[in-house]
Amino acid sequence: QCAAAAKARHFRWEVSNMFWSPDCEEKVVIGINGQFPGPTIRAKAGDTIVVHLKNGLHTEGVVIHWHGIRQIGTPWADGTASISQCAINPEETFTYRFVVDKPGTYFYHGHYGMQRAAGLYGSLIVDVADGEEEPFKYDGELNLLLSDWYHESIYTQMVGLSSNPFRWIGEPQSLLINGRGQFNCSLAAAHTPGAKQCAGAGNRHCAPVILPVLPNKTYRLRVASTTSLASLNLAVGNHKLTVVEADGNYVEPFDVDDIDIYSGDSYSVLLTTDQDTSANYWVSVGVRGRQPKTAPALAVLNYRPNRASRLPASAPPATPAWDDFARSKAFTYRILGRGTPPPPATSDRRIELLNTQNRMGGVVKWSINNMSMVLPATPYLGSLKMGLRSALPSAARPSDTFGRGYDVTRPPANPNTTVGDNVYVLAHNATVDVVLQNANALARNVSEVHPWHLHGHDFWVLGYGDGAFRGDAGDAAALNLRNPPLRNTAVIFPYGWTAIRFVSDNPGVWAFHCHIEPHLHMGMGVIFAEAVDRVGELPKAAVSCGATATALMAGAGAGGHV
Ligand SMILES: O=C1O[C@H]([C@@H](O)CO)C(O)=C1O
Repeated sequence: QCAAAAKARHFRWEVSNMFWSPDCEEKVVIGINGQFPGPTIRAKAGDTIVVHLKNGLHTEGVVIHWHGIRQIGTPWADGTASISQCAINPEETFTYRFVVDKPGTYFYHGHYGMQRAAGLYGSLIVDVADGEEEPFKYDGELNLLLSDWYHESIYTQMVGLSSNPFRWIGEPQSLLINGRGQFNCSLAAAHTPGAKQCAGAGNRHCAPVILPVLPNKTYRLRVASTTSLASLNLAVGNHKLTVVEADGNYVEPFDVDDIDIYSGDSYSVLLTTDQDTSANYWVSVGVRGRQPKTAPALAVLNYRPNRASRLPASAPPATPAWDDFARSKAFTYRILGRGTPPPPATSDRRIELLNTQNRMGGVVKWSINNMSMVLPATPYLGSLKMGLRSALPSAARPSDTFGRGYDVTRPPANPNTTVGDNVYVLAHNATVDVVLQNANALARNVSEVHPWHLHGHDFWVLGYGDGAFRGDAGDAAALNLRNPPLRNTAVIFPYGWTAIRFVSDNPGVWAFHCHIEPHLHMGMGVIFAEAVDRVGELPKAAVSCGATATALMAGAGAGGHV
């Protein structure tokens, strides 16, 4: 009966550059159908989403990744340029067709160059199938898609990242809630020394986000972060939050005053409007994990029938200290699975990935086991499926481990790196553990937060620890196999490690990378090539570039694994 109710939802989208003022300063953003952020997709679990995506950018390619959707059986629809498909050329249309199999809070975003940071993103919300129920109750819903915003174009940013001397992009100029922020003024100037009050009303792009609620109801806040760089913290003045969902999976509910949210994460939190009904309240989103040089983003929780323009009298909730990592860890460690299947008790393979900041020809890179990822002209899914080995950037397979003696507390002794394809070949239906090991960056006493996102899978987060992972004798024995959360993004804390487990049951070629946009651009990722011989016939449009195009013209089929 549920299967019968599932339906196909069709969308016609055109991506284009447009003038926009996300934080009141006019810049160019990448929008969809004239909107920024792009349109929200709303569907029911089991539905098929069909997006006919036309590239209306004048001179560059585009793709869209459906973040958190596993693409079971449709790896060519994952929307990763150079990995799962050829970028869509200007004026061309590519059709994404995939099933949203699991209810939850998701989003979509560009995955070509740094187009996500240029504003190519939107929400994707999947409701439970007809006849199913969520394991918690609520009266209404509010959706918050969080991002950060830079005044320099992504082209300037990318040139800086690949220049010698290196020019870092710095911290964002503003934080955006549903694509809206305020630069150089504050909605809460009375509580912000030196700030001038923003003109609040009107229909400007940067008008404040108003979240209308009725007293004494429970709301589900869906919160997702697609920031380029910033780790965030969200709080609602006077209100407690109950965390119930993370990355499209239910979690054991717990109450907090605020939540941390890293790029690539999504959460649902329940909020009950049980406060003084004569007031409105601030929703405040501030920076964590890096020096906060960006003012918090504010929105107004508007208790109806109060006027939306009545700004809360009190100060916005303060963001916790950016470097209070003990507090960040305490929040993250509380997230545990609820009703999700437990992981297999043992694993078949452990891949230990050390991330270091390195140098190559004077340019700063991020490397994994001393290899910095580069993306080839021919997307991996096509070249691996069609057996075109010469199209791979490197013949060398990366290592499953790094030297146990590596000192994670110091800058790398030898910071030189090489570029490689970082392709890990995974057997079908293997249980794979990955230990992400953080370390010191190039500068002394610096180790940064990195949220890692896996395509094609959810994974269990088995544990976190400080310092170097101690392997079978120590840390491996103490992992949580009982109720770990299922997620698609997991943070590694400075100088720490994070262990995840997944089953390679989804043939395809999947990116696994730091979700910080400039870090990915600097090579911070790997590729999992999973049982590629079991992938079905590739749509021609996904492989009509590079060596796969040449092979197709010579008469090869897109389905044959050589
Ligand atoms: O990748 C990065 O480079 C800079 C800094 O480490 C070097 O300038 C920074 O803050 C990053 O996150």
